[in-house]
Amino acid sequence: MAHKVPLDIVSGFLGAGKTTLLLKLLKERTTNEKLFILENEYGKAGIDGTLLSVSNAKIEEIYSGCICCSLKGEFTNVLQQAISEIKPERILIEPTGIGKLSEVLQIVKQPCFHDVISLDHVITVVDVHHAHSFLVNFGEFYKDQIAYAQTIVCSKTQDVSPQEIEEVVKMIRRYNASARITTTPWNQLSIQQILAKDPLYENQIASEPASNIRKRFSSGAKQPQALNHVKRHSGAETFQNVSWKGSRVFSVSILKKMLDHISTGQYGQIVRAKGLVAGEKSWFHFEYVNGRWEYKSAKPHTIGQAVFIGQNLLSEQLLKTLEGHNAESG
Ligand SMILES: Nc1nc2c(ncn2[C@@H]2O[C@H](COP(=O)(O)OP(=O)(O)OP(=O)(O)O)[C@@H](O)[C@H]2O)c(=O)[nH]1
Repeated sequence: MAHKVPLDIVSGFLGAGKTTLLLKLLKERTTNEKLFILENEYGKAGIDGTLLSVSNAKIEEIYSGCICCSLKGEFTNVLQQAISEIKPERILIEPTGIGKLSEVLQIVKQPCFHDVISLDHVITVVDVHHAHSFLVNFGEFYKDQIAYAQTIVCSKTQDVSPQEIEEVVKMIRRYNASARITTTPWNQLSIQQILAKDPLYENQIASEPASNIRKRFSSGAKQPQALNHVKRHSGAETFQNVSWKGSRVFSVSILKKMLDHISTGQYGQIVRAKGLVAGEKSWFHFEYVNGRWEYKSAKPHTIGQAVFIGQNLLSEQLLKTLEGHNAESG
């Protein structure tokens, strides 16, 4: 029988640290396996693919929707095509932050992939800064991503107290009793340590047939009470996105002002934003997650792009600011 291609899924809510984990994986990998990376962006801008492109892997991006719902067919086609044409030795999938891990698992467990793919790592990254707020506000997606993971990697644990981390671990355990959980800051661990499989944690997601994954939802037999209330609508019904492309040059103060205004809700409830924009001296890469933001210089790109995801977005106002057409945007 032909060799099956191992496939890893790196899931996690908006801004959890999926791309950062993938970058660590690419930087520290010790094999020369030919990789195929499938990036799924909910907005129209392929920012993560641009960031990952430093590596020598083939990267494909599917944007403007979620591979677990509206883009299910496209996801299946891209995967099939990559397997037959690129012949990768490993596949890495980063679903959007608002994707349901259970749905992604269902797709890769379709009969057409039985003889060609073997599920290797099913990872969910959990950002300890926002775990409780995301659980309360976006529980439907959040609990699903936790419940179906084999390995849960907590991110951003550097500046959080051990008590707070313990609370997050307790919360994770309510929805997933058997995943291996890592809470050590990533810079103290190698990617091999983060992804090591531990026989102590017997989460069977990889070998479980797709039909069981649906059953888990409908019967609720193996899952905690809260998961029985999962509704079947997609992230696209809950979240909106605004994407921007342009050549505007941002000064540091304008960029900071915009990020501050996002934090105070001036453009609606933005949960996640990221962008690569031209600056006066160098380009900027900015990241915003639920009130916390940072920016750093980036290498020049042909065009600036940014994406904003959230609820009740004031798109027109936001786009005007990005273009510099608002009095307050300089
Ligand atoms: N301090 C710290 N920051 C982190 C860590 N992991 C990720 N970040 C930061 O969190 C922000 C979001 O990280 P990403 O890796 O882009 O998150 P993502 O899950 O890919 O986000 P989406 O694009 O929404 O899917 C970036 O500013 C990262 O630098 C971590 O372990 N520690």
